[in-house]
Amino acid sequence: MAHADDPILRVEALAKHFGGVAAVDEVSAELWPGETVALIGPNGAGKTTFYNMVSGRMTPSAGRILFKGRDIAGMPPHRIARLGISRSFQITNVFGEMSVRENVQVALVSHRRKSLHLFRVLGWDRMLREEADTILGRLGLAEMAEARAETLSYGDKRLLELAIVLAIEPELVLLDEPTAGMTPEETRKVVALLNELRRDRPYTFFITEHDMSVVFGLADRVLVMHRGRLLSQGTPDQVSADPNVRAAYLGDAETK
Ligand SMILES: Nc1ncnc2c1ncn2[C@@H]1O[C@H](COP(=O)(O)OP(=O)(O)OP(=O)(O)O)[C@@H](O)[C@H]1O
Repeated sequence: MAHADDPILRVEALAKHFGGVAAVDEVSAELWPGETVALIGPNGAGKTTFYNMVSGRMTPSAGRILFKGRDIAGMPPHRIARLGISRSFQITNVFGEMSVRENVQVALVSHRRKSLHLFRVLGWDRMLREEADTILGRLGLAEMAEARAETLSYGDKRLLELAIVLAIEPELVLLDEPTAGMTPEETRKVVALLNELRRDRPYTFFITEHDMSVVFGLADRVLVMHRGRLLSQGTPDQVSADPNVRAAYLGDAETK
């Protein structure tokens, strides 16, 4: 596929060693603006390690991670977040005591320092409230705006986490197993919502996911890792038809 833009993320020969184990072994890959890419692979393939390096939780042993051309390898998570990469779902950043709306407002205030001047001119409260309610409305949480966050169901709490991520307006959104622990109904809702969000705005999503229905429902492209290496990449149909991918998953299942 030809791309007019530069990649939003380019990983070059990325590696992470734990003692003698190469958890990630010279992986090179690219993410293009506006696409949703799923990172999959059997247990122990290196997905979490790969992801942790992109979000700054782990420092690579070697290689580069270029976000919009700038090497972010080894930067602390808060700096990476400030540059425009936001990670959701594994780190819970919901304040239980506060209302659903307040949680989104806090995210708006803390991550939109640039527009605070505008908020001040037009009236803080009203602007923040309206923005927060718009985001909550997009995620189907409008009716729960006044509820204390801790009273939400598990699925709704995760939607609130997504609302917080959207308030931050990241250019690249990392979603750790966005549907883990959800009922099939909640899973369908999240997949539909994420697809709706992408129709409104060209978000770039980089997701890890074990649920193949979610991968097929969301991903434009799939990266398959196995034993620290990039085994295959392509559309969901292409990778699921790849004999190497089938063998990797089968081999993994047989050794259990
Ligand atoms: N902190 C660590 N210290 C030592 N070894 C580690 C550490 N983190 C991961 N590993 C090893 O690196 C390899 C890749 O692990 P990783 O958690 O990245 O895989 P994964 O694809 O996310 O697996 P899963 O799907 O089971 O979560 C595994 O062999 C694991 O045991």
